[in-house]
Amino acid sequence: MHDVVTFHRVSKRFGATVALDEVSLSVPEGQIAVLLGLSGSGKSTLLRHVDGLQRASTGSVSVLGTDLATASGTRLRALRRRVGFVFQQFHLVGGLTVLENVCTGALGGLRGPRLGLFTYPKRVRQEALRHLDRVGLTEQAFQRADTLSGGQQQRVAIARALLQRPEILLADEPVASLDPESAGQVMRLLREISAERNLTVLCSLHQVDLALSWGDRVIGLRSGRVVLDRQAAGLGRDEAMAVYSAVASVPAAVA
Ligand SMILES: Nc1ncnc2c1ncn2[C@@H]1O[C@H](COP(=O)(O)OP(=O)(O)OP(=O)(O)O)[C@@H](O)[C@H]1O
Repeated sequence: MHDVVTFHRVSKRFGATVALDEVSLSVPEGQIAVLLGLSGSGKSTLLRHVDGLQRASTGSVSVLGTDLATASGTRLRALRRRVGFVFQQFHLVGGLTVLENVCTGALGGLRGPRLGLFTYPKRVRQEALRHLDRVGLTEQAFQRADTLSGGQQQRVAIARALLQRPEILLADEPVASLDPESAGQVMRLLREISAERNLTVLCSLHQVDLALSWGDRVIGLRSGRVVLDRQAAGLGRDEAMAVYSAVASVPAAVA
């Protein structure tokens, strides 16, 4: 398995704030890497460096073979089409149908604006329906997106991201606004989709139990630093608590 994301001594400063501090890590193809950390630890900043939404102050980021520091605007746009993003707040258009929301995932590869479902090519609509089926929402396809529950809306957002045919999926606290049951369903879905497509997933979370249950690997961040980086499988309760301590309070100790 080759690495699809590599950070080498990446630091990011916003004025006096150090959001990322000498972060080095590599993520191999197909892995689910969970970024675990408290609010403000740098999780979102790290994710935004993967698709070039933010640029490192120092250090280098390479994604799918592209060095982001030297990539042209065209190259960066092409790269972004290969990287999907889902967010805590789903970012659906509430007044549009579920199916139309999914279709918007194809916009990066189409020319011109699309107003209305039937302005999308048939192949796009068919593919969108297949992804809706995969996330278990076929019956809701023609419902307004804002009539769905939070968990359902996040599944729509995942279907929309899949329409991009991403090689990497970034998920920024995808379950933070969901109840525990819906959170588990969304994390299970991400895991299944990753396995089916060999899709690499970088997912930020606050919850240790979800990180251990659904991640292949847990990367703990505190004050922009990687304070823990290890496989999730086989971690016992005591070790799980150590994971939590590492990101929450105890002085830095890289496992
Ligand atoms: N655009 C920005 N301008 C100034 N400071 C920023 C900016 N983006 C992030 N920061 C700061 O960088 C630090 C890391 O923020 P980041 O959003 O990456 O943390 P996080 O772990 O994702 O937090 P949360 O869990 O609350 O989303 C914080 O101190 C934040 O205030």
